[in-house]
Amino acid sequence: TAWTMRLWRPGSLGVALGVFMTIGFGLQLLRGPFQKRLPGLQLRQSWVPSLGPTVKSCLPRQRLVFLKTHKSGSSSVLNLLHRYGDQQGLRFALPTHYQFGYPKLFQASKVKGYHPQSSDTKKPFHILCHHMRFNLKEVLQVMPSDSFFFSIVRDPAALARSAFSYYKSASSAFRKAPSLAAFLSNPRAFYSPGGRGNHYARNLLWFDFGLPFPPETRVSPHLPRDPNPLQLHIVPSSGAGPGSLFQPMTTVANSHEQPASFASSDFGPSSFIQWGLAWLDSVFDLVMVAEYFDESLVLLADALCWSLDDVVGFMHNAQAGSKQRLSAVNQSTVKGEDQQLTARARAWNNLDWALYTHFNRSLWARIEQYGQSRLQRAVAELRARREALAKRCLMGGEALDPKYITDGRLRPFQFGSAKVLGYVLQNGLSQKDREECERLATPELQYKDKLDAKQFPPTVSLPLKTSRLLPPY
Ligand SMILES: Nc1ncnc2c1ncn2[C@@H]1O[C@H](COP(=O)(O)OS(=O)(=O)O)[C@@H](OP(=O)(O)O)[C@H]1O
Repeated sequence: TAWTMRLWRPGSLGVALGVFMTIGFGLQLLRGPFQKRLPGLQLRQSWVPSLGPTVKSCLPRQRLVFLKTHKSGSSSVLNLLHRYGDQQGLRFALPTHYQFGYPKLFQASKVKGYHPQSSDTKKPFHILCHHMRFNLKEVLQVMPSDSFFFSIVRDPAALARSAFSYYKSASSAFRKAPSLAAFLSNPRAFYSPGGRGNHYARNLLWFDFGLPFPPETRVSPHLPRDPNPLQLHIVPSSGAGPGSLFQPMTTVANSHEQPASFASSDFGPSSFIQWGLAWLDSVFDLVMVAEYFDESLVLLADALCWSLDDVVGFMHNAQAGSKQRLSAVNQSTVKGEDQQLTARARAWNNLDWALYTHFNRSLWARIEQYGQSRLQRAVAELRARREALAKRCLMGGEALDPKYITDGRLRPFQFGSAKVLGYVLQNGLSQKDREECERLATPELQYKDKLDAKQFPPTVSLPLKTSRLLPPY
């Protein structure tokens, strides 16, 4: 079963290693990041859905590793982690600036206040969640091995649209291309592996998960003659009739078991990809899917033994105009051009497509286990709470153009070719509401600074003269 795949058995390790090494990655494997998660134990805690809302038989998990992948909805997850940790007084493993030496692999030494600790119980941090390129061996220097590991993925086509706009100037490949359509129609004309910032331009999820890349083989960036085998059917969460929300992913050509266009023809043994995915399965407890964000949040709350309120939040880091693009991608009547771009983006980002379909499938398997109608009820409840919060907290009830955001604490960092939306708080809030609403609306960089200041309060040494003037209490 899928659950037995989660066991990291020495036998399967041997087979996987054999395949891996024959295609030239033995050295990378031995170099470090591909350790198993629980040295000695070998068995990752299997996930068992809780019994129901009335039975509280678990303790909230508070040791968390969130791999914050790029352009995948991860800032919205970060906000809820920031809020939870802030309110519970948990310690974050923070970067000195805003990322852990990205795009280099994560190093424990980049964590502020890190001191080598041999025992798990002495590790001083609860939450590690800022941008990094995942590197398990080093993560385990900072976080206990029984931490809850999770991440989020997004359809590579939506991710490519988002990344192209955001990293237009940061990636040399994107910078040269006049449009995403032009880029994807002939990526080789713009892209060179290893070019400046080009990890943003191809298989960004695979890169962020810290997986090695196969040797450069010929990968057709062109659309397969029939784009349908690459067409992922994501059932939109509304308007498609009762029950449709819960249909697991399938493909038009019913080829979901083997997306043959990337695996076997381009890389030789599909075991390379399968090995990477099996390894991720053995490390990550949950991988959320941006297209099913609310369903993922419900599963997250359940897995962490958190309340629904702990995972309710607003969408962060949306670029202006992306909503329209997103709904177009999900409609079955998308224009031919969009459909072609979607298929090309998925073909170009072939490793991410494999990653995405894999974790989309796992998510639906978990939803099945959790119970579809139970999940549907929880998702409806979550959305109702979010709406109520938006009404109470937000001017206009939704994300706004940054030109309206004059409060520097709430204005999101502006980067890329589109505006990054943010929030303005309602006037006249009570102090308690204001504090809660501010936490929900605070962008990731400002929240990180706030947590940093809390964890590392500036040491004030008052000059003697001034202190004499202070009152005696
Ligand atoms: N809840 C939810 N569901 C679906 N999609 C969401 C969600 N929250 C954020 N987003 C979209 O994710 C994009 C931003 O991703 P990140 O926050 O990971 O970006 S970043 O790497 O931290 O800059 C950004 O995509 P684009 O707007 O297409 O650029 C957001 O709109």
